Amino acid sequence: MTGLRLSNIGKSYGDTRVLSGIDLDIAAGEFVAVLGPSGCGKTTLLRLVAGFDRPDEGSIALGDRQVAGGHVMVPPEGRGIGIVFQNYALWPHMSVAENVGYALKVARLPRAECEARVARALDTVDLAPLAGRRPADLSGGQRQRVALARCLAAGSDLVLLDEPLANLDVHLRAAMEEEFHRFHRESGATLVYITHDQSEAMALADRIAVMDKGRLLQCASPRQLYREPADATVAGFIGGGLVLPVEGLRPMAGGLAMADLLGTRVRLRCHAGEIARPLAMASTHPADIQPAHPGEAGIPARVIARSYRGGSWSYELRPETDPSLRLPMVLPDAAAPPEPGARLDLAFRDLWAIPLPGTSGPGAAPGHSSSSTTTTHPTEQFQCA
Ligand SMILES: Nc1ncnc2c1ncn2[C@@H]1O[C@H](COP(=O)(O)OP(=O)(O)OP(=O)(O)O)[C@@H](O)[C@H]1O
Repeated sequence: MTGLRLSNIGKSYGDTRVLSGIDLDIAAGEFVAVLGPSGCGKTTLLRLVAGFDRPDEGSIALGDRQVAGGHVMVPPEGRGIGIVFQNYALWPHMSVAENVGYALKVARLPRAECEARVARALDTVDLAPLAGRRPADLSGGQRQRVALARCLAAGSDLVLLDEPLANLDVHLRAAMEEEFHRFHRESGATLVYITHDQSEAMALADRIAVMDKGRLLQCASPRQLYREPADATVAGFIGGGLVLPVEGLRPMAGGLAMADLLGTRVRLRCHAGEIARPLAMASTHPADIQPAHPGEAGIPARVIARSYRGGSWSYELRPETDPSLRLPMVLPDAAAPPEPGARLDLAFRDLWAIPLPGTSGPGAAPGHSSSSTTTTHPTEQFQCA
């Protein structure tokens, strides 16, 4: 199996800087999603890894073999990488089996070996009964599986997937997520999955590399991105996160800190190297905001609006100490939910002190930096399909 290492990758098109200082290590057999908004450089990164383009700076290694950087530039056909495109790129005049075996035939492998590899690949993606069909007679999901089988048959143990579900309808997308899990489990291949759909990345990947404006902001497990974002951009992007200013951050033992949030003393989680500072940013999520228990100190707020979401109520709240701010809250279904205009004391059940740039904990991209200090919802920047 082959891992992938990108070291300090930079790329410009003319005067446009598209990628800067990308460092990313993907272990053999890992499933990594590259996630970011349109235009952040995901496809450019994939093109550099595939060998369709060369980096201006840095190097790329597959396993222990350098394939790009300096004077080295191994062409795509010499990299042994499988690629699954959005549009499947299947030959319409060939059967499923012929499509899957085409590269093997061109490589002049003995016929018996070609047939055995094609049969094995079709078995893995559960398409053996459809081996004789033409692509036109397949569903979108089945075509996608033919494209996966083609990578398997070619023996690619690193497969790049470029928004492979973008052309499928919502129901099929959910079913295909399970197919990708199965493909990963059964092939053992290293998968790099490009997407701008956060829920897809969360559902599929071992780790997600979050990109923005040509930079890698953080590469970590879905849960770590959600619970311990490395900066305000990641915090606002993942899971509809909120980024709020806190004052007087003071780390204590056990990965915890104290600070003032909207005039109330609160407890936060923080990374091991956190330092005392007068101002900091904290991240939280709507599900972590709840009415305080009786007797518990809370942040006073008014209900501005509420809507029933089927099984839960969604609220918009205005803290009394900062009337310009709006806080979302989600509460379970209740017969007598708080009305607009009602006053509540709020408790934040989970808060994370966003680390200072360059000091974040494990999983942070080396050289990572951010100057974002937004206090509102930066989520709108990242519209999912
Ligand atoms: N050949 C090129 N010449 C000039 N600019 C380019 C070229 N290819 C890409 N770009 C620019 O580089 C930036 C990154 O593009 P890229 O296609 O890598 O982004 P992306 O994250 O894959 O976007 P999307 O999700 O919309 O496909 C964009 O601003 C794009 O306009």
